[in-house]
Amino acid sequence: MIETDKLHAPRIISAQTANRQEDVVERALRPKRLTEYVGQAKIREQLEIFIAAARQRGDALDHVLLFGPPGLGKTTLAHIVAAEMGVNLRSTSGPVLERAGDLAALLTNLEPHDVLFIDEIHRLSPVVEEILYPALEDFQIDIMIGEGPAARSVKLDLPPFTLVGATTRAGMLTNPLRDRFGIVARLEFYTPEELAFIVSRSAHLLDVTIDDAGAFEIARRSRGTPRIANRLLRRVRDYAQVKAGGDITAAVADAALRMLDVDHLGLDLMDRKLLGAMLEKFAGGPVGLDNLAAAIGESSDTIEDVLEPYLIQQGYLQRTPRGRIATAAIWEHFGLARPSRDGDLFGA
Ligand SMILES: Nc1ncnc2c1ncn2[C@@H]1O[C@H](COP(=O)(O)OP(=O)(O)OP(=O)(O)O)[C@@H](O)[C@H]1O
Ligand SMILES: [Mg+2]
Repeated sequence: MIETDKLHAPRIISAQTANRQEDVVERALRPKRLTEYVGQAKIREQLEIFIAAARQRGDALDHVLLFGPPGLGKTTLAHIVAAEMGVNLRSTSGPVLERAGDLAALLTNLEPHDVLFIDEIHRLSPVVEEILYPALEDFQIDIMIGEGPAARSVKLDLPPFTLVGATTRAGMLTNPLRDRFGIVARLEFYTPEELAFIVSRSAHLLDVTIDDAGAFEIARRSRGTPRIANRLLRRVRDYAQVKAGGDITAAVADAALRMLDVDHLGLDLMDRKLLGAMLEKFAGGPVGLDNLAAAIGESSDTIEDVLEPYLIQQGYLQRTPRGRIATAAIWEHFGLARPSRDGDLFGA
């Protein structure tokens, strides 16, 4: 059986920020320049070139779309783009921009070459998106002044600017919006080595003593995600301080992570609940997303955005036209025998 009693505690391994306090810590740990940004080599190299070229020409950088699962460094990268361009960053998000006027106010206050960062850009309302198109293309907006019969449309020129859009779901962007980004970058999960580097760097900034093996232990249990690595580091630090004299070694990290119910694959209670339900209630699948969501009492969005991407990337779960399937590795991880399925084309 899969234990489910502690499932309503806040999820330590969630890739989303937990609260404002965590926001503050994150900001302190955030790399400020491209050279400090670990991993994502391809994106880094591309941005280096495009930024250098734009600067040489004295142009604004082309619009940038960043997409990938939560906690991989999209917001961080948006700030870095502005810093490398030597311009201001104005930050907002899709759901916050309710009316066309909200966006118009932001756009008309930009200075030349500024970065406008729109987080969760897939959640822009259609009226706001309409305003954005000509702004992105021609640096112009049409706004309505006045009401009723006296209303008239006025064209305003904008300074050249760079839109950096971030989303966890590129598939939900409308085509016309996606087409207006000159630079599209997909963030990948980090390797344990890259995360170990991030953990060591954060430990240094937090004034915590950690050896390489300790950093690696935290890294490989962080679901490929810097946000989770930094969070686990802070919890392991607490454990080390109270139980082990302060220094973090592999053994201390392992003991702390066990206490936090993060298993040796880096799976937590939520992951185990999802995978456990697949095995026990659906014989390993295929099972449709909605059925799975109902079985574990989570939204299908959470499964798709937060839980599933890492499990798929690690080969624990497969997405097929008939539904989700648990792979052999997961049957093994749970110590369960996989039912034999004769003639099963979808066996994993
Ligand atoms: N490449 C990196 N190198 C070092 N630290 C990183 C890197 N990427 C992210 N981080 C760390 O992880 C934290 C989370 O990153 P960030 O907030 O940029 O993620 P995000 O992709 O914007 O997440 P969300 O989808 O939830 O908005 C940052 O505070 C930073 O400390
Ligand atoms: Mg973000």
